Amino acid sequence: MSTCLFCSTTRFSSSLISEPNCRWPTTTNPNTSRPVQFALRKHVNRNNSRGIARVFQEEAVGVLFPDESVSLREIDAGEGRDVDGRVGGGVAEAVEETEGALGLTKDSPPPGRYVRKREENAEEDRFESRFKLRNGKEVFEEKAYLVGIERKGDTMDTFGIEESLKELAQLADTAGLIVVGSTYQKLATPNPRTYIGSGKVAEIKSAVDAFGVETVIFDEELSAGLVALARMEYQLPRLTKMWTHLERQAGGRVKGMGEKQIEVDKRILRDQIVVLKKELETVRKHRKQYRNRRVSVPVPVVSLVGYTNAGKSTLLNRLTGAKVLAEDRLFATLDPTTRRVQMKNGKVFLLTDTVGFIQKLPTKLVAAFRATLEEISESSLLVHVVDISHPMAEQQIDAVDKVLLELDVASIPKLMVWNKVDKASDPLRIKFEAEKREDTVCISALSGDGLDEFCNAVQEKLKEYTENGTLVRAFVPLRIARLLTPMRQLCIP
Ligand SMILES: Nc1nc2c(ncn2[C@@H]2O[C@H](COP(=O)(O)OP(=O)(O)OP(=O)(O)O)[C@@H](O)[C@H]2O)c(=O)[nH]1
Ligand SMILES: [Mg+2]
Repeated sequence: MSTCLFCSTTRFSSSLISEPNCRWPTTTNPNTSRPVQFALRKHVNRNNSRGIARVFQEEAVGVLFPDESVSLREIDAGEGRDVDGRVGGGVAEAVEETEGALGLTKDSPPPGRYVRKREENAEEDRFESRFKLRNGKEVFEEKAYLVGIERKGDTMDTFGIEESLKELAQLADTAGLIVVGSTYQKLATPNPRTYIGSGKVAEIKSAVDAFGVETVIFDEELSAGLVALARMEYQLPRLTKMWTHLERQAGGRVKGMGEKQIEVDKRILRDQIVVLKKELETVRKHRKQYRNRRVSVPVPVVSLVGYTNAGKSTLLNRLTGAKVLAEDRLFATLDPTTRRVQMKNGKVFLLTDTVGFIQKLPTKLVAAFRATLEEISESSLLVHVVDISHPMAEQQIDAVDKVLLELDVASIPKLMVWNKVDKASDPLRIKFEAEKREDTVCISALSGDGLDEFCNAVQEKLKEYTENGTLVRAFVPLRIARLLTPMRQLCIP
């Protein structure tokens, strides 16, 4: 039996079907034998709403996914018409020739099936390969385009625009995005409607079209109104298009179905936000209960703070044998973790690893980090971990100090730790520099170099804390003398 592939859809005109992306022949020859009609399959991952949006976009340019498992039914040649009445039996000839060339017999399975199956599998593989693991979570890899903005005369921003964009690219990578390009603009005054100038908007639009960009990221905290406006302007026509087929399937009788679906989509988004907020609140409550329990056993708490990727988790792991995820990626840590550290002299303290800071930390994100921030504000000592090998180390220190200032934790003693000294171009000079400074220790969390000095410095600083606030005089009766050992462990003499 020869096979004819006939695209039948109520959604596309034949001009769409013959787009180069349509992967089957479209020449017509009505003299060939019976056509087979197949239904179109939406190639979607049901767990991924983005996937759905992507598919509908693709359909709009005529990328169709045949699926014989959905419907592969033989129909009469006369049936082979699309909605416009065109005969769609013509591709049989091309397929027949292929069969002849392959020497297939009447009973052989039609090669079209194999081709389609292979294409389907390849497409599925391509789609699946876009899911990447980030921080133990699977994220859908999207194409992103970055836009940097430098406000003329802005002296507050110590990071250069290119450095800032480089960091943004790392952040995008953490979020699972592939950066396909970037641009920047120096602005005297922002455009109230589009923020950047109209020429830049046009440039970004061309890049979006050329690279098939799915997400544009601004290296700025855009006002909520501006973002909402841009998103709605972008999504609304697409959302409407996405759902108009329902109206057509209903014979145009159900008016406004598209609009109803937009409402549904919005509600789903709102529900997702509510769920996320609840999860964050649970983390906060859990940490609070944990802190309350801790207060009843007053072990000093030392919090590791610092710029993202400075090596905080590596230090915690090194000192406590914990297995907190530490990797060369921004925001590897998202929840605070506390472990007990026993020093060589038997003294103990609790060490908390926190979420890293970053320049331009958006205020909304700060709210999401509340668990970390509350943890910091209730610490006995803050250890500021710095990646001293980083070319922007000084700017990163400033950025962290700025956040700490906002947190109003000036009264908590601080210890500065210059980490990754092994990676620095001149480690000896760095160590020499650190020695000259007060409250600064040089370490390599990776190799363990300087960790004894670090623990001694922590102990010294904790004395400061004890002297400042919680000096306790206690008379211990002989009958509970067994408590002296744990008390000595907890107290700084
Ligand atoms: N060479 C060298 N690399 C280090 C050192 N300490 C940490 N690193 C590396 O730096 C990268 C980041 O380390 P993390 O411990 O995840 O950094 P972090 O401060 O916890 O980062 P966030 O959780 O993202 O804030 C990892 O690849 C570590 O292996 C060090 O002393 N020397
Ligand atoms: Mg970390």
